[in-house]
Amino acid sequence: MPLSLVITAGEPAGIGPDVVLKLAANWSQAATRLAWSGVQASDLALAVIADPELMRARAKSLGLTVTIETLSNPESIPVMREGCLSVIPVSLSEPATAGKLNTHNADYVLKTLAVATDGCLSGQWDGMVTAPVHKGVINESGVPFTGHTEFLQDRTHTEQVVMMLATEGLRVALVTTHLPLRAVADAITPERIKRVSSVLYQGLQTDFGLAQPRILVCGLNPHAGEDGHLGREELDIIIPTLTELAAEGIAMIGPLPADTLFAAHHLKDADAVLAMYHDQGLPVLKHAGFGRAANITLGMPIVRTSVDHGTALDLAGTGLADEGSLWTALGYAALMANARQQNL
Ligand SMILES: NC(=O)C1=CN([C@@H]2O[C@H](COP(=O)(O)OP(=O)(O)OC[C@H]3O[C@@H](n4cnc5c(N)ncnc54)[C@H](O)[C@@H]3O)[C@@H](O)[C@H]2O)C=CC1
Ligand SMILES: NCC(=O)COP(=O)(O)O
Repeated sequence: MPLSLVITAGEPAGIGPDVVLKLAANWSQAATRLAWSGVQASDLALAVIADPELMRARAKSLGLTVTIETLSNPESIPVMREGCLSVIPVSLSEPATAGKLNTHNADYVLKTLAVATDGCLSGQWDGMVTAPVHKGVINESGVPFTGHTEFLQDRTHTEQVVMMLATEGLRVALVTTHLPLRAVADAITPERIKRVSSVLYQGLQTDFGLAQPRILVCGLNPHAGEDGHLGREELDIIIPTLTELAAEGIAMIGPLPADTLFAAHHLKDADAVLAMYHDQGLPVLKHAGFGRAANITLGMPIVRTSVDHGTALDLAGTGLADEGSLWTALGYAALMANARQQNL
């Protein structure tokens, strides 16, 4: 049985439709691009959840020859073929213009996510890959939205999910995700560190086959607090929590000063880094692998991966958007879905 994966095309004014179309147009590269995942390209059934007319119009403006086939039965997604894209249809509220956000299409974006999530939860599909959404325009439409990660946590009724980005040689997971910096310190609680660490540890075991993952933990403050002289979170919260976790069999290394933790000699034997907040960990990851990285949500009953980039409104419809990260996200989704099937 092929693995069946769905891609949500994301914000219709952004580069999501573009990178999905480029992936379909360049599917002849799939064997090479996906070899590292251990899944054969010929074993992948793939469909995009999007408005078929949007995909046709964007293919035309990009000059790509991709046949858009609307699926009448989304239960059975065909194996992917070059130049052909199966679409599970969701209608836009209003026609989309590349580069121009429209609050009226926010409900369309959310519907594509809901269809993908529910289809994976019901076992119809083996995993979902998300193209970027624009958080601002969804909020402006009147729907509070901080990101896919939080949306998926709610929709799958999961107590704790973990955002982890991965590229070749580096995985970075986050204790806090889309929070204003001012709120971060208050969110670094023993309970949150414990929940996130357990999900990360188990996710690396079950989805990535690492029996005893070696995880490096960043401090929150400069120099990991400098013995309490530059902040007390390390002494009062992080160290006691890591000690408790170690007693429960989740041994992690840290807290280490984040500025030197990412030096090569620390990273060479590490399976993952746990950063305390978004802009502590992700700039390093994106510096190392932007365009070849993926965003993975750990801890859910379903497989979900995503691209490492945003909506890049400046590039939508121009043909300049690179689809490299979508290949990586697809590879990770295939790898994880395959691992879960093997573990059944
Ligand atoms: N997975 C998701 O849904 C994500 C969504 N976003 C959202 O995207 C919106 C825009 O975010 P920004 O911070 O501007 O980040 P961005 O990733 O959209 O753009 C940053 C820079 O990278 C370039 N870029 C991005 N993707 C590219 C690609 N595939 N090929 C070539 N160049 C590329 C852009 O042109 C821009 O110069 C925000 O609303 C943000 O929340 C951001 C990251 C991930
Ligand atoms: N920086 C990661 C990002 O913004 C994507 O988050 P999410 O939408 O996958 O939760």
